[in-house]
Order: sequence, then structure tokens, then C-alpha cells
Amino acid sequence: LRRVVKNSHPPYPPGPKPKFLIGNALDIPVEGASEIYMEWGRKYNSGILHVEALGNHIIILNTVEDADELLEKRANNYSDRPVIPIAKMMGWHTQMPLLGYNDEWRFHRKICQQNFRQGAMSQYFPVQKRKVHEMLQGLLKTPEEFDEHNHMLSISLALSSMYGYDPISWKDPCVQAAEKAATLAGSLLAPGGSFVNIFPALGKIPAWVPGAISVRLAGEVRRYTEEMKRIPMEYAKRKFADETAVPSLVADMLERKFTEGISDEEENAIENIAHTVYTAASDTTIGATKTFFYYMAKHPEVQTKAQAEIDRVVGSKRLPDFSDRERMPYLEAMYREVLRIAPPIPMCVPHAVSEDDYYKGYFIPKGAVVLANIWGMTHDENRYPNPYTFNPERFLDATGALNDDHRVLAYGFGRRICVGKYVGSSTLWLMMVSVLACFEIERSKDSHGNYVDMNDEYEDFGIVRHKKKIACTFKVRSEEAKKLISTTYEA
Ligand code: HEM
Repeated sequence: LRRVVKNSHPPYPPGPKPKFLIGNALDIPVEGASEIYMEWGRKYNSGILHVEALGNHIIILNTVEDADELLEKRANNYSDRPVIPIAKMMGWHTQMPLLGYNDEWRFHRKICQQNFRQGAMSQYFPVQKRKVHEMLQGLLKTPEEFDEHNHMLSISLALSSMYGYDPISWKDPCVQAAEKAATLAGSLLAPGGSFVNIFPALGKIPAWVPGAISVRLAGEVRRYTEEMKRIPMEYAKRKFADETAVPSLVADMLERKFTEGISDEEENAIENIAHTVYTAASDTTIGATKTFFYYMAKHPEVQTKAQAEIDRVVGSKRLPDFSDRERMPYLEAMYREVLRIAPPIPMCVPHAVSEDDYYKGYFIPKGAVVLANIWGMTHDENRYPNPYTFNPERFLDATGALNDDHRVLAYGFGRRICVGKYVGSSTLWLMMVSVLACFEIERSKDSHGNYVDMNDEYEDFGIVRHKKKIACTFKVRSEEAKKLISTTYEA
């Protein structure tokens, strides 16, 4: 009786009824989770939901108000991360988004904040401009390979700014290792992607045992991940020794190491951060760029308005620059709309609860995983009327100036909010404005001149969601634009 009294607590938030022994294991969605959780929200008439599978509790937050209350105001209790057994087997457990809420994470976060705060952004402008110009050059030469140019922009930008490593082609061994690691890891990290996440003991089965697929795949990810770390790190060290290193996070660390001296802890943290940025920054920026291409091809009228603003502010004698940003409200609204209509991490990176908590009369147990449904929040009709329509004007007032909705929910919440959001924002903005300054993006046509169907689907890779490949063309806007791309690139 004493145990029953001690263990009694208010109810969990509403959700599907758990089944005997397995709880909600079969209810937890594997694909399109954000839409399903929104439906549950309507069904159970609640913005906060609960499911339980094999002793693991999951809390889903469908509204900004609940996310603000728990992840922001009660951040002390909601900033941990769940332990994901397969991540350790892949060698990803030291990546910053997966670190627990502890001193190691605080130390990493401090270094990131020093390097990626808004005031430090101008140090990345030269490399961002160079990489975006390389993308324009690629789109000019081989427009049909727009998807590869998109991947190259994000991957090479991260490698260049973190290590001073400049991959020149898609076939670069480091880029290849990154692509393979990301694809395999995506499938293993997806909900239900590996039984090891549910039964950690399965991770101890040797890879050669028939059926130990997750163990084998995790081993492959680990090998590719080691390559992703080794190749650019060795390169950075070689360049430093030759005194030919260009500015980068790692070059700066090596410089300080051999002049003033730094602790092993700091050296380790910087190596981790360099590697984290390369994975955290690329998949998200690639996803947002795919969405941008898709909506431009789908909505030529939006493209025309954005190009009119670019022509008015920048003209045709130069390419756009960061100093133009403040004078381009329509482009800014478009950047916000791209991240609203398709947030690249629709269910956020999971947070975890450090201590038992009570909210709105419900019980939230210690250790519960908290999923913030970012997609659900950016498709809330009360916040964004006609949420499925791509409409940058929702971020403008009647005079065409930006309204006061400055918050980009796609970057997450509280103390774990994306620490690279200013880097992401400046890269995406410069990419969008530069591509539109130089190209018309159009739906592809068949041999009879009829538009071919656009694929409207998205697909999930682990926690990241990307637009499926689309058929579109990139036509350079003018001879002047063509010349600008070539000459700026050569300069
Ligand atoms: C469009 C671009 C991006 C989007 C949409 C995005 C989104 C996110 C989200 C949703 C989170 C989790 C937030 C939370 O847990 O509440 C996150 C975490 C993180 N992001 Fe980004 N991100 C982007 C670009 C970047 C870039 C460019 C960098 C690096 C320069 C970066 C580095 C990180 C890191 C290190 C974390 C982990 C933070 C922590 O756990 O404390 N991200 N990002």
C-alpha cells in the first residue's frame, strides 16, 4: 500500500491507450510523425501528449505556448538529451547536439557561442561568399546537377570554415565519407530504425552474427565518421606545419596551442565542434535549400517579386552582398517562409527531462523524452492562416515592411536552441538572393513544351526531413549575370 501511495501521481498527458506489455510501441509513428502528432492533438483535444513504450515515456509538445513554458521557462529541467545507444556505436555520441546537459556540453556551448554569435558572423562572410559564388558557377556550367551543387555548398562551407579544407569535387573522399555516414546514420537514428535503441543489450551482439544488421551498419557509420574526422584534421595540421594554413576554427586552435598553450579539454572540444558543425550544419542547410528551389519553381510569381526587389536594391552590375540584407524585406520574409513551411528538423532534436515535473495537472516523469513538434507549430492555423500556402507576405505588414514575427521556430528552443542559427541564416540568405539575382528557376518541360509534374513529397532521414528530388531548370537571367558569375568567381 505504501508503494502504491508513493508511486501515485497525477495522470500523464493524454494520448493513445497503451497496450498490455508493449505500451504504445506500435502507435509511435516512423514516417510523417509531425502530422500524426497534430492529428492526435485534435483527437485528444490537447497541445501536450504522452506515449509510453517499454518503459520509455515520450512527451509531445504541439504548441509554441507549451514549448515556451517547458523548454524555455523551465529550461533547467528540460535541456538534457536522451541517451541513444546506437549513436555511441556509430561514434556520434560526442557530437554536441547529443551531449547530455552537463559540464562537457556547457564547455562546448561556450566555445560555439563565442564563435557563432551574431557579432562574430563577419569572419565567415568571405568564405560564405566564395562558396555561394562557386555554387553559382556550378549552376551555370551544369544546371542539371543542382542537387550536387546544393550539397557541395553546405558541406564545403563547413569543411572550409572549420578546417580550411576545400573539397573541389563531389568525389572528394571526405565528402563521400560524409554522405555515406549521413545516409546510413539517418536510417539508424530514425524512430524504430534500430532495435538497439529499444533493447540496448542487442548492441553487444558481434557484427558477424546473422541478423545483427544494426550492429554492422553502425560499424560502417563509425568507419566513415572516423574518415570524416581524420582527413580534414590531418590536412589542417599539415597546412599549419607548412605555415600555409588559411583561417579556420582548427587553424586558430593549433595556433594558440603552439603559442600560448591550451588544455586537452579545449583541444578535444574544438575537434568535436569542427566535426559537429560539418554534420549539424550541412544536412539542415541542404534541406532548406531544396525547399527553396522547390517553391521557387512552383511559385514563379514569388520569384518575380523577389527579383524585382533584388534589381531595385542591388541592380545588375554586381552580385548581392550581406550589406544589402537590411534593405530587402521581401527576401527576408522569403527566408522565414522557407523555414516555416518546411522546418528541416520537423520534430526538433529530442530534449530530455532531468527531474519529475507537473504541468497543467499532468505528470511528466524524470527521463521522459520531449519532442517539440516544430512542424506542427509552424502549421498552426491560428498562428499562420492557410499554413500550407507558400506566402512570404505573411511576414510583412501592409506597407511591405517586416512585421514583428521575427522568431524562426525551425531553430528550436531554450538552452539547446541551434547555436549555429546566425551561420545558417547568413548562408541561406546569401544563397537565395544570389541564385535569384542570376537565375530563373522553372519547372521542367517535356518535349512538347508541357510542364512535367512536380514531385510534392518530402522524405525523412532520421530526424531531418528533405524535399524529394524535383524536376526543374536553372536559366541564367542575362548576359550581364553570366559575366558577373564568371568574373566574381575568378577574382
Ligand atoms: C537552416 C539551418 C539550421 C537549422 C534549421 C537548424 C536547426 C537546429 C535545431 C532544431 C536544433 C535543436 C534545437 C533544440 O534542441 O531545441 C539544432 C541544434 C544545433 N545546431 Fe543547428 N540548425 C541549422 C544550422 C546550423 C549550423 C549552420 C550550425 C553550425 C554552425 C548548427 C549547429 C548546431 C549545433 C551545434 C546544435 C546543438 C546545440 C545543443 O545541443 O546545444 N546548426 N539546430
